[in-house]
Amino acid sequence: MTETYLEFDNVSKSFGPVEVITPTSLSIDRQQFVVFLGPSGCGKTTLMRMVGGLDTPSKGQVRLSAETVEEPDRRRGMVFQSYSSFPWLTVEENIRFGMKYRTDLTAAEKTERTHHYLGLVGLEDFAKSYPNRISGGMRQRVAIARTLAAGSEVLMMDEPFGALDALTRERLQVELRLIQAREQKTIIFVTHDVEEGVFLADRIILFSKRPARVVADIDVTAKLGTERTLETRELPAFYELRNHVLHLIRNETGDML
Ligand SMILES: Nc1ncnc2c1ncn2[C@@H]1O[C@H](COP(=O)(O)OP(=O)(O)OP(=O)(O)O)[C@@H](O)[C@H]1O
Repeated sequence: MTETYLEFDNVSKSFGPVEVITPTSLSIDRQQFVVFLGPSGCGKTTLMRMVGGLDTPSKGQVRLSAETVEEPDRRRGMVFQSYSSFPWLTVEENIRFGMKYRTDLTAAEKTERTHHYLGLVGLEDFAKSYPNRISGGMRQRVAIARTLAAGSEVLMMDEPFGALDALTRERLQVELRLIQAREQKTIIFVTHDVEEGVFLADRIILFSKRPARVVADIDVTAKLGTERTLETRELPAFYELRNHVLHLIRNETGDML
């Protein structure tokens, strides 16, 4: 039996009188790439923030490895759409900053990890550059590397590629799948982009409009396998899945994304 790694147990959320999430239960396996899709304002980010310990459920519990999530912790890291690098630090220093509070690592280990993650995201040649001197795609690579360097087991990504041009976005999607496989991370990724969701996901959770409830839980890996390349988008199975999800959105979510 596979262990339930990340669990939403009857989680609901209201902000004052506004119900944002109806009681929701979900189990997410370790190293699964899960995409949250749903209409704007339905509560996807709120659910993700609960995993980060940045929001608390009104009722129910979020558990990671059977422990209730109560506050932020370096095992759960967020990557946002807006570029969150520190402009006064170089690329290398930004990545190292992710380990600032890690007392379990020596300075030499931090240096080694910084180089490892610089290499992983392909930024060795830009180690000494400042964020305003590199492209948007590179800045998102820095954010990913910093979150990984911090030691996050779960990455929560809130439309991280939303501001990038189409080609950069496609390349980063391929890289993110490779990084996930190599680093064996669990990822929760919020997007409005159906093709991006299908391309990246092992599993898509589709939510209704607010108050959010799960309207579909789609096993993407069963149709596309785990390896995703630039050619994946040309597969008939990719089109079928994309159309299936678009159809569900039109008919089930009661809204446009
Ligand atoms: N701290 C808060 N106080 C009050 N209302 C909030 C708060 N945070 C979120 N909301 C409301 O909860 C609802 C869900 O927000 P959330 O950001 O989770 O949606 P979302 O599905 O991620 O939306 P989008 O896709 O547009 O980013 C929205 O109507 C939002 O205004």
